[in-house]
Amino acid sequence: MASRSKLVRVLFQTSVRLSTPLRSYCSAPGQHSIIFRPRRALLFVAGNDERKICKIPTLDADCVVMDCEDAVAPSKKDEARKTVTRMLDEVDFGRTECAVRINSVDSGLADDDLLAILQAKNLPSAIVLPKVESVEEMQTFAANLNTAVAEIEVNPTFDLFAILESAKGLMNLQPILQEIVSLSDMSPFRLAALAFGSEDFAADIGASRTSEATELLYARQMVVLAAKAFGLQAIDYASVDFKDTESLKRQAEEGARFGFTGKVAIHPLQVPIIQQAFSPSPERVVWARGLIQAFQQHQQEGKGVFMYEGRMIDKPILLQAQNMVQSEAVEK
Ligand SMILES: CC(=O)SCCNC(=O)CCNC(=O)[C@H](O)C(C)(C)COP(=O)(O)OP(=O)(O)OC[C@H]1O[C@@H](n2cnc3c(N)ncnc32)[C@H](O)[C@@H]1OP(=O)(O)O
Ligand SMILES: CC(=O)C(=O)O
Ligand SMILES: [Mg+2]
Repeated sequence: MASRSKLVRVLFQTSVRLSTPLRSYCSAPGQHSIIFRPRRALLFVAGNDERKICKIPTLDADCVVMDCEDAVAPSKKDEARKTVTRMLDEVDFGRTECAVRINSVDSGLADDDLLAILQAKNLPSAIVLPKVESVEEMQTFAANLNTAVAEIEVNPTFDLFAILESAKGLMNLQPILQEIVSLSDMSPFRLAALAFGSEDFAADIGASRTSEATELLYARQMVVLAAKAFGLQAIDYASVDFKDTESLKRQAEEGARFGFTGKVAIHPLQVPIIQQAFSPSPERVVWARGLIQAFQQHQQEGKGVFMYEGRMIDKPILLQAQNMVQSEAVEK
C-alpha cells in the first residue's frame, strides 16, 4: 500500500506529462478557481491500433484518448495495454494532451489496465473512466489507483474524466461526483471533466438514436448542470456517423450552446469541425469586448441595465460575455 506521506505528496503535483505543457492557465469559463486546459475535441483511437495512434501528432487535436475499453475486442485487451504503454513513450504527441480510457471498474479489467499504463515513462496526463455508476465503484477505483501508483517511483497526479453512460449513473450523479471529489483528497487524481457516453446510454435506456438527439436531451442537460455545479469541463457525445460532417457541425454548435466545453471525436475529419464549434467566433469576441467596456462605463454612471446593439444588458449578460473572452484567451 502507498504510504500516507506519498499520497500527500501526490496532492501537490500538477501534471505528469511535462512534454505537453498547458498553453495557458486561467479559470474555466463560468468558473473562478480551477486550472483550465482547453479540451474541445477528445479524439478517441483504439489502443491496439498503432497505425492510427502514430497519426495523432499530425491531427492537431486538443486531446487524444487511447482506448482500452469498447474500441478494443476482448481478445485484444492485453495487446492494447502494451501498445498504449509503448506509444506513450515512443510517440511525440506535440501539443496534443494524452489520455487513456481504461475499462470500467465493473469489468474487472481496470486494474490490469492501470498497472500496464503506469509502466510508461511518459505517463498520460488524464485517465478516462467509463460507465461510472456508483459511489462504491469510485472507492474501488481510487484504492486500485493508489495501490498501482505505490508500485512506481514517480508520484503522478492524473486528471480524471468520468463518463456517464447509464440510467443508474445519471440517477446517482451527485453522490458519485461528491465521492470522487472527496476521494481525490487522498488519491493521485483530480476530477477534471464529466463526459456523456451517448451510445451506451441509449442502449441502457432503450432509446433509438437520431441525428437530432432529442432522445438524449434530458441526460445531456443533466451532464452539463452537474459538471458546472462541480466546476468541471463538460464533454458532449460522440457523433458516430463521421462522414456526415454537416450534421456534426450542427450537433457540435448545439453542444457549445448548451454549455458543453468539448465533444468526443472518433475520426480525424471531425477534429477541426468540433474545435471550431467550441471556439468563440472573432465577431462574437469583438461583440463581447465592446459589451464589457460599455458595461463598465454604465456602472460608473450608476446604471445596472442598459441597451447595447439593440439588446438589454445586465449582469448575467456581462458574465456570458466574460466567458466568451476568457475562452478565446485560453484557446490561443
Ligand atoms: C461509442 C464509443 O465508445 S466512441 C469511442 C471508441 N471508438 C473509437 O475509438 C473509434 C475511433 N475511430 C476509429 O477507429 C476509426 O475512425 C473507424 C474504425 C471508425 C474508421 O476507420 P477507417 O476505416 O480507417 O477510416 P478512414 O479510412 O476514413 O480513415 C482515414 C485515415 O484516418 C485515420 N484514422 C481514422 N480514425 C482515426 C482515429 N480515430 N485516430 C487517428 N487516425 C484515424 C485512418 O487510419 C486513415 O489513415 P490511413 O489511410 O493512413 O490509415
Ligand atoms: C463515448 C462512449 O463511450 C459512448 O458513447 O458510449
Ligand atoms: Mg461507452
